[in-house]
Amino acid sequence: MPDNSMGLIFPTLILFLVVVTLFSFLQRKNVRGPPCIRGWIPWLGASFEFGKAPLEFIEQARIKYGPIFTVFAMGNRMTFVTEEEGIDVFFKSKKLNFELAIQNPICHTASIPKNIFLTLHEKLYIMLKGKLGTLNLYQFTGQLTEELHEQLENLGTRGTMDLNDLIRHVLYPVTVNVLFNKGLFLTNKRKIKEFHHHFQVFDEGFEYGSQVPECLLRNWSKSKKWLLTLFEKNISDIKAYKSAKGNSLTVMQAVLDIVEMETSEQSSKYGLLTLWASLSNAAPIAFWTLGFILSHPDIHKNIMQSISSVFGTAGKDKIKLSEDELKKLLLIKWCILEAVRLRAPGIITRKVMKPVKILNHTVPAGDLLMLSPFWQHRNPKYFPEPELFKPERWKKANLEKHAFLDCFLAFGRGKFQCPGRVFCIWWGSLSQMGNAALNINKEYDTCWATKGPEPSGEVTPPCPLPWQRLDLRSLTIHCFALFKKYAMVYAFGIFKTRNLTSLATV
Ligand code: HEM
Repeated sequence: MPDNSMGLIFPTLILFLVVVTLFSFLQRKNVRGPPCIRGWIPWLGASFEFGKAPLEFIEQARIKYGPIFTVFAMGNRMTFVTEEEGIDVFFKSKKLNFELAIQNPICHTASIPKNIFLTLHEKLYIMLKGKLGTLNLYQFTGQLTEELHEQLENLGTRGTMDLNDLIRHVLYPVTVNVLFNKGLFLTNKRKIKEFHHHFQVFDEGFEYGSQVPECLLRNWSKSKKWLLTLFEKNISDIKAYKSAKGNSLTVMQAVLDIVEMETSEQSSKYGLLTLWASLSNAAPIAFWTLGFILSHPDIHKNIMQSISSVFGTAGKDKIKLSEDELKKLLLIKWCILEAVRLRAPGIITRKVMKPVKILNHTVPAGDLLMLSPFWQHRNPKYFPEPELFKPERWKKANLEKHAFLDCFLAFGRGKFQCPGRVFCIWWGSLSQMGNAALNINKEYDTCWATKGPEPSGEVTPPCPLPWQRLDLRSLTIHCFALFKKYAMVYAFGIFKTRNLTSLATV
């Protein structure tokens, strides 16, 4: 008997080992991670190649490695998903986390401690979503219109000589006066110039600031401190401000209410973050909307016609437009959305908390999962002739119900979708004012433009504009005068203050 049992042990052991090996082999096959681009330098990995032109890098990697691949750079694993299945997982999986993905960049750029950020984030998000949502935005309309008018008056008739500057000079103060409080934006010319300078440096260096230690970014750090000091000096005024609407808090007052329940030391930092979130995307989009419309004379003409059809016979005083009239201006909204599609954020991200299966690969916990709205918007299956500016493709979207087109991801999706998206589309209407103004210049095919802001992700797309500077000064002045006249009307499509029949024929 003992001999027999000894005889069985060996084959059982061998069988056991074979099964274990087979099982682990199959398991390993199952947990096969995506192909990884590591570069050859330890820790730095593919940083240099990736950092040079991230969006071009992503596209080349997709062609070479397939729909899902990992890039190892600066000690981080970033796994990119480029197909439908990945998109679904990206926005829906409970194994992914938005807050943990952005906590480091936020903590670096605004110096907010991680624990505070995590405690406050969801509360702040819910508040912002409500404050900037469709229902509330109608309350802003009057104020936005007045602010806009005032800023245009302040600029005088000389304009800014530069389209990008013009948009900044109008958008920045209007945003600050509406979301924070009236009068917070500086009035002294020198200070305004300083504000523009520091915000621009802060915004342009944001991506570096989110990763590189601040001590290595001298100018960026200086601008950040300047902006933080501006907020520090004004926090008590922001809190004391009473809006014309009586009880309603401004967006910034509501932010402070939540932040100061936890701590009063972080107020100015949250001020800076709110400012950055509201301006950093909206201004370039306003610019590009105008740019695209200008380079498509037929679209430009249609817009002008639809505007005349709505405002053509109206009188001089403020007139509330009917729903039906507003619908006739749908083309403007389509143009804004089409510009957002073509100039969408380069990358959005989530942290992988538990291994997650996408296509035939398992993405390990700890990876950053990345998705590129910029490239998704160039998928011909969803957007035929994707590189073309075709506002009419938005006809299919149910915009009344605030539904975008399939695969339109510029504002993210799901739980933490951009809370400023409706606000942004309204802001985009601003660019339409400039467009209307330019209508007056019959020779605009040889008209002005300056180099526009590039989309995030450092790819330089083919520029849609005829970048010529012919008689820049007189054109800008001319455009500006009209821009001013149209401001009230185009801004939010609700009131009008002038007789547009006469404007249309200027
Ligand atoms: C064209 C203009 C804009 C674009 C393309 C844009 C895009 C985005 C994207 C992609 C996100 C991240 C969503 C995600 O990862 O799923 C985001 C977040 C955010 N956006 Fe926007 N945005 C725009 C305008 C605005 C405006 C005007 C505001 C404020 C008035 C704003 C406020 C925010 C805030 C506060 C967040 C962070 C949300 C959170 O922490 O959960 N955005 N935006």
